[in-house]
Amino acid sequence: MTMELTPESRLAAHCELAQQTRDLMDAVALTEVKEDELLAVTAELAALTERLRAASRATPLPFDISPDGNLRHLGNAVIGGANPMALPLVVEMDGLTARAEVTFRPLHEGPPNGVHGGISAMVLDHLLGQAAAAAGFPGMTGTLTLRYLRPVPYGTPLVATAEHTRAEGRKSWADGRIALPDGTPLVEASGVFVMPTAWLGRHPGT
Ligand SMILES: CCCCCCCC/C=C\CCCCCCCC(=O)SCCNC(=O)CCNC(=O)[C@H](O)C(C)(C)COP(=O)(O)OP(=O)(O)OC[C@H]1O[C@@H](n2cnc3c(N)ncnc32)[C@H](O)[C@@H]1OP(=O)(O)O
Repeated sequence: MTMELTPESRLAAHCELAQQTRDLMDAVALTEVKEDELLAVTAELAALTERLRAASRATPLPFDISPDGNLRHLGNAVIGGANPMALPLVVEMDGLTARAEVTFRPLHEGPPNGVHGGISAMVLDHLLGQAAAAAGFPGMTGTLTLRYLRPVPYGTPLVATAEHTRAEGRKSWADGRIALPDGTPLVEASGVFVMPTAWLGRHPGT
């Protein structure tokens, strides 16, 4: 795991840029402006893209320790505040349950008016993995099994939860779900996480 010391003010500015980019992506997905305006905005964006490429890294921001002492991963595709692809999901531990409130956006559309199944899977993959890690059994996803019970709406606050269920050697298991606030499950997931041999001895408890 690579650790870097980057000033917090720069990281905050990077996160603001990512949030502005999310707003841009939402606007792109929904815009109805005329063709000449589409072309004009595209040209401006191309210029902005070049400005950002003037100094760039080979990989997104790595794991580091935030000022409050927690492990964070600002470059992560699900939780990373500096990654415009990320929702970003804010995961909290409630005892041994990983919990995140999530409101998907039209940008996440798969079926008409519904969230893409792969997006739900991505969120659950992360949450199950974080539950396993919080229980002391971090690993790479080996197998992820999903059951899509009901269409997942966007624009509606939902709750995603996961808990570690058992471990055996380098393998650990976790279950999770995305549900309506009243508990009605929409998607359920089970996962097997395998700690790669390269991680052995590099994480507390291994
Ligand atoms: C430096 C330390 C840093 C630690 C930081 C931790 C902080 C945590 C904080 C926050 C949590 C974040 C949470 C993130 C969540 C998202 C995670 C992802 O999206 S991960 C990306 C998608 N997954 C992959 O890309 C895997 C690719 N596959 C592999 O790398 C390997 O195949 C791997 C590691 C899964 C297994 O490789 P092998 O060589 O270690 O496996 P073998 O030795 O053959 O098997 C070991 C045991 O595991 C079972 N196993 C192997 N593969 C399996 C599979 N695919 N499914 C189920 N079981 C499997 C085998 O049957 C075996 O079991 P038997 O010991 O015999 O009982």
